[in-house]
Amino acid sequence: MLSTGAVACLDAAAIAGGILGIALMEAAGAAVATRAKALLPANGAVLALCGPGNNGGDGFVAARLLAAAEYRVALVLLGERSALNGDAALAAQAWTGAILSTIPSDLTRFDLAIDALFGAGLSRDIDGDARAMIEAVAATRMAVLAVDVPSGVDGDSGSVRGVALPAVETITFVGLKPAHLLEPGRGLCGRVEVVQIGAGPDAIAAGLEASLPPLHKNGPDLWGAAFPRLTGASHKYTRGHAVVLSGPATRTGAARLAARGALRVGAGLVTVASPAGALAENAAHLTAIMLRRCEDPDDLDDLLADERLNVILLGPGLGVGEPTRDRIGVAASAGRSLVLDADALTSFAGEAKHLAGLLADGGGEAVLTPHAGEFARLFDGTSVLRGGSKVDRARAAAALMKAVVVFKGSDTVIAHPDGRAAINAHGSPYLGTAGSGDVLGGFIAGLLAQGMPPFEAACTAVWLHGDAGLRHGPGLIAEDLPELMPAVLSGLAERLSAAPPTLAHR
Ligand SMILES: NC(=O)C1=CN([C@@H]2O[C@H](COP(=O)(O)OP(=O)(O)OC[C@H]3O[C@@H](n4cnc5c(N)ncnc54)[C@H](OP(=O)(O)O)[C@@H]3O)[C@@H](O)[C@H]2O)[C@H](O)CC1
Ligand SMILES: [K+]
Repeated sequence: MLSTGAVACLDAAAIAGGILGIALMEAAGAAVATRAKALLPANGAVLALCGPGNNGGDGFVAARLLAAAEYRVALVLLGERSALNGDAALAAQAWTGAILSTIPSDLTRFDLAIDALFGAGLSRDIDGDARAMIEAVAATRMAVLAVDVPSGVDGDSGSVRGVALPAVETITFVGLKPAHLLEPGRGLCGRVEVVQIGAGPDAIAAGLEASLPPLHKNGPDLWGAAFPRLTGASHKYTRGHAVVLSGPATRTGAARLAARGALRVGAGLVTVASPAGALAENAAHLTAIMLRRCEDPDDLDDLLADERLNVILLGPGLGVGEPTRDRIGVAASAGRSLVLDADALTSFAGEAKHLAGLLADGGGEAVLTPHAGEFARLFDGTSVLRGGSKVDRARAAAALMKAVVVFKGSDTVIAHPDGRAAINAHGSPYLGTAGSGDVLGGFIAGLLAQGMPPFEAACTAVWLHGDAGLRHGPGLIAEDLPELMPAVLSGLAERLSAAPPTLAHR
């Protein structure tokens, strides 16, 4: 994915490579006109809103092409024509129709608005004339086609700068920007289409270079190469052994959901480690999953004497406080891969650095899976909460913890301490249900158990979880998620065999 700052680098590299800036703008405007035609009735009426920069230039090109194709086009320019520069001035020169300085009073006659007010260059909150224009169009039933990003949406963070114009569709160029996947931007974009505008591979490489550290859209292209594959020599011990710590009696369901998730995603063995008082309750519900008594940190230490137990998941239903902290201390010092969720994170509220110290001392790899509330509690008092986009905060959290952080939500961000990150858009609102996060933790543990590196395991688990949500739809409860894995994993296997993945894909 590209940052907005990288767009200028990409353009400069394309121009240095012999492609004229106006050629890129013509291609961008042509793509917008093509989509507009698909949204318009024959002879339909279009309102083109053009801003003072190159986003506006794209709007001039689209308006010209639509007028030439016999659509009725009214064009409004924000600011003075004489203030246009460079390619935008050239695009305006080629437009021979009228240029309005305010939007027409009767907006009901338009079928579509082309929103070319601001794109990658939005640099401050929108007010004054621009705000009035956006509010007037938003108040109508007119469909809006956004150029690059809906005006008012910050391309890097997805946040709204004052006001934004919701679109039914957004056409963007060369690559996705973070705002196409991060909320609230994603919800304002409508359907997003990425079009190529003739920037060559060197220019695209320059754009990606300027966007470092890499930010990916989560999907099999990112982690398919690391996805565990069974061979004839595979057996249950080669597929790893995950341990899930159970809460006390009457609070054991979360651990079993996670354990079931770990087993269904392919871990060879899964053990629920349960307090004595909850053994009967757990035993009544477990069959393929093993059960061990684990009353206190010493019992956990004994359990972990078996080196084959390679992943430990702590948090779901475990309770907030000292006993959970002690167990995390033992688990961390055992040097195994850890997944910390829910109560494990809240037990270190405001003490993220202390938890980071425990993880560092143990030397194992860890994945932390906070939702927004847990994130705010855990990182209270640290610089991690000091603004920036969701991606910035997830990266800062991962760097502080020296662990992979899965910052959950409808736009889950997965971040590695080295800065690489992914945004997940493969999911469903039906996943917002009790116990869903516990299953996700189990999926991560199950993939770690099979030897996937933590960043890839976390990205994969988030995608599989999302895929299950998409497949099931209404009526989904957390118990359904592990049971959907056979279909989800078969679908993934088909995709992976159809298109051999590469980790280098961005
Ligand atoms: N390779 C590509 O992807 C290409 C993209 N193209 C299009 O170009 C825009 C980016 O163009 P740019 O000129 O950099 O920026 P914008 O047009 O988005 O906006 C800059 C102008 O807007 C003014 N501005 C910024 N914020 C506000 C605000 N809140 N209120 C009022 N005015 C604002 C800004 O004024 P300054 O005073 O800050 O200078 C600029 O005048 C990209 O999005 C694509 O659509 C190319 O056409 C092809 C290649
Ligand atoms: K726009």
